[in-house]
Formats: sequence, C-alpha cells, structure tokens
Amino acid sequence: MNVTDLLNSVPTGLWQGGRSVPSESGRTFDVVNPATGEVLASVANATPADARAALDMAATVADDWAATPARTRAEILRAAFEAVTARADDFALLMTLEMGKVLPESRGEVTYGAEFLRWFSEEAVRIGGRTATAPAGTGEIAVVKEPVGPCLAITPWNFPLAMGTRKIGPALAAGCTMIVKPAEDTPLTMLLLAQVFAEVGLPPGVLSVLPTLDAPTVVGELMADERLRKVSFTGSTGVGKILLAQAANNVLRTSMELGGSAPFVVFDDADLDKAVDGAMLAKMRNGGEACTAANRILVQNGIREAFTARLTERVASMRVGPGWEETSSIGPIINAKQRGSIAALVDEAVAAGATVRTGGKQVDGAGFFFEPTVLDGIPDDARIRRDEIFGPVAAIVGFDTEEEGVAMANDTEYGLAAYFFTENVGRAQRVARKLQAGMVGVNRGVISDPAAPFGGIKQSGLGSEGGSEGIQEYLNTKYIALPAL
Ligand SMILES: O=CCCC(=O)O
Repeated sequence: MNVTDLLNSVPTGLWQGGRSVPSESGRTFDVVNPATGEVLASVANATPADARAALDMAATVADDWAATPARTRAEILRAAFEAVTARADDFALLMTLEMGKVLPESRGEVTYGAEFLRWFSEEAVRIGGRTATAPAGTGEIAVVKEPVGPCLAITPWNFPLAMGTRKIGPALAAGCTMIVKPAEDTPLTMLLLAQVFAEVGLPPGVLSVLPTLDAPTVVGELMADERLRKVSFTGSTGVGKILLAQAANNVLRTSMELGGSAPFVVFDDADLDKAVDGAMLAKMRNGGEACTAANRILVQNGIREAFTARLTERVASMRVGPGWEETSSIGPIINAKQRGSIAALVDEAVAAGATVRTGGKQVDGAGFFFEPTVLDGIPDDARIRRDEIFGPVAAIVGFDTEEEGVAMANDTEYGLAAYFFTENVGRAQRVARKLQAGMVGVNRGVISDPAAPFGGIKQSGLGSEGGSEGIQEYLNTKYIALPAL
C-alpha cells in the first residue's frame, strides 16, 4: 500500500463500541512525522466524557467477555495475530511514519508485537487453578482464577504496536476488557490495531482506544472511577509514581514498566567482537529509544580503548535518515523536546570534560535527527551517568575490578535491564546473580522475548509482562472453601 492509501485506511476517530467515532467535543489533534515535521493525520482528541463512555462500555460487556469460553477468546487473539502478520508491511510503514524508526526495525516490531497475541492466545486456554484437601481434614480448598475486570493500558510512543499487544494480549486472554490510551505522538498504530481486532470478531466495547492531548484529565477520570480495576503503564518513573498514588484510592491492580538506566558491562575476558555487536544492539536498537537501552557502558580498563575504538567505528558508520529510505540505519528522534533533552545531556557531559569520539550534535534541517554518538571519559558527576538518555548516545565509563564494575552497575535507583559480557562461566553465574535488575542479558544485547517475563525492580516498576507470568497480572485468585468430603 502506498503512504496515502495507508493513511486513508487508518481510523482517526476514537475507537469505541467497535467503531471509529469523533470525540464528543469534536476536537482533533495532529500526528506529526518526526522525519519531516509534516502532519500525517488529525485524530480525535478524547475528553473525560469520552473516557466515561468508554468505561461504560467496558463495564457493560465485562461479564459477557469474562464468560466467553477461553477457546473463543484464544481464537480471536490468534486471528488477530494472523491479521496483523498479514498486514505486516502496513503496520511497519505506519510505525516508521509516526515514530521514525527505520523500516527493518519496524518489521521486527511487527513480528515481536504480533507474537504477544499468539503467545497469549496459547495462554488463554491454560488458566489453571488448584484443589487441595485441608491438612486438618476440615474441608476442601479450591483455588480459581478470575479476570480482574475493566483495565486501562497507557502505552508509550517508542514501540507503538508491541507495548500495546503486550498488554492487550494478556488482558483479553484473561477475560478482561481494556481501554488503551496510546501516546499522543503515535496513536495511529493502535487505532489500526483496534480496527483489526474488530475485523476478526472482537465484540464491541471489549477494546477501546482513546488518543488524547489531555492525558492527565482523561486518565484521571478513569482512575477515579471504581469500575476500573487495573492500570498497566509503560513510561517514565515520574508518571508511574503519580499513577500509583491515584491507584491507591480504589486499590487497583497495577503493572508498571518504568524508566531504566541499563548498565552494559564488558569484562576484560569478553569476546570483543560479541561485545561490540551486543553494544550496537543494546544501545542503538530503536535509535536508543528503549527502556532497555544500554544507558551506561562500563568497560574494564584493560580493554576499554580497544572496545571504544571498535564501537566508535561502528557507530560512525551509521547512516542517519528517514526510516523509509533503504540507506538509513537510524531514524529521527520522536520530537523536538526529546531531541533537546538528549542534546542537553551530551552538551553538559562535554562541558564537564567528556570526550566526543563520534557524533555529538543535532542534525540541521527538517525533522528531529541526532547524530549517533560515542562519549568517553565521562566525569563521575555528569548527569548522563544517572539520567535515562533515551537516544543514540553511547556513554562509556571505565572500571578496574569485577567488584567495582558490579557496584557501578548497581549504583542507580533503576533496576530494569542489565547486560554483561564475559567468557568466564563462573563470572557469568556470579555476576548474573549480583546485578540488581529484573532482566539480565549474558553475552546478549537484546533480551526482549514474548515468552519471557519482562519487568523491573527498584524504581523500574512492578509486575511482569509476557511469559506465563504476564497473564497472572490480569487474574485475581479466589479461594473457595468446600466442605470435607
Ligand atoms: O522500551 C521498552 C520496551 C523494550 C522492549 O520490549 O524490548
């Protein structure tokens, strides 16, 4: 499909009751292509009244959806997997247009994102329970699982499809209804996904999508309504804390996938080729705009210059450009504000004494491009060693001993992902256990997998998405006490 036909095929209203409708206010907002600054589409701008209407529907159909046989729910998810896969080119181009990532990465996200639908279609029919006889012989214990009820998903702009399917898949599999508030920069992918769900037979009202420029008010309206039973959020730790405080009022179930500052540790016994390949993935995947991105590259001093030189060569060879051009290996940053915050981190580090090995600047002209960058010799107190960069900037710091490397890796309030490279099995086992992170990659630069539990510890969040753990986030445990046999 060409760009015009594709954009014309995407619904631009709110998704409510199984169809695309305008906001009750009649207001819309523009979605911008970050590679050109041009408007791609105008979408409906949801209000608190729209949010109430979506929750009315989610609550009205909740019991029917929960009572729908698991096999039927599984088949709808499986059909959605097939339909998204059949339209992989459309989803990929749409993500490249609204988010900026290069087409091969968008295609990778379609595979990754669709897989959550297939994975949870398989989990839907395996929601178990258990029975036991009370040890004192006083009765029988039956443990059953029940859907938590209407859920709210708040999804980020960096993975417009996969961060949605990672929440929608388990919610629908468990028998929950769901309202999605997509990121304001990237609502189109989610609206197309909702249309696909309707085409494969998802009953109206089970899934709603509310794009909005007024997230605090719209989300606040939903969070204050006691019919909402769960919120699942992927985004910054700051916003996560606000949501957790709001969730306390109605004692909501919460899943929080929050900020990260992943350490990427290279020991002197690492295979340097593997470590450089791993760093390119862990740092430059998705243009560095990933919560799992290597934020602090910690390299043992004996190999630091060799590693830095090779990484610099690879980063310097990256071609910046629009994601749809075959020659581009890295696209634009999502918007001007985000690009400005990356530039500020780099400028401050350089002013404090860091060395720019390559890159380091915004690219002049249309769009929000930033040069892929390697910084070395970063002083201890530079903000870039603490804050999440969320861009294509590799910040390298040296260390001397294993203990020092691990201590530096753990010296953060975050605990999402961590990576390390070593060829020593004993060190691999030791360090994997010592790193304070919900996910650890050993000699690997990408850890994301729909079949694995994704989640952080410390201020990186609560709960797991994906794996057999993911569906449990959408299920309550009920104990039924039965008389003794
Ligand atoms: O940015 C957060 C998600 C990254 C991933 O799922 O690999």
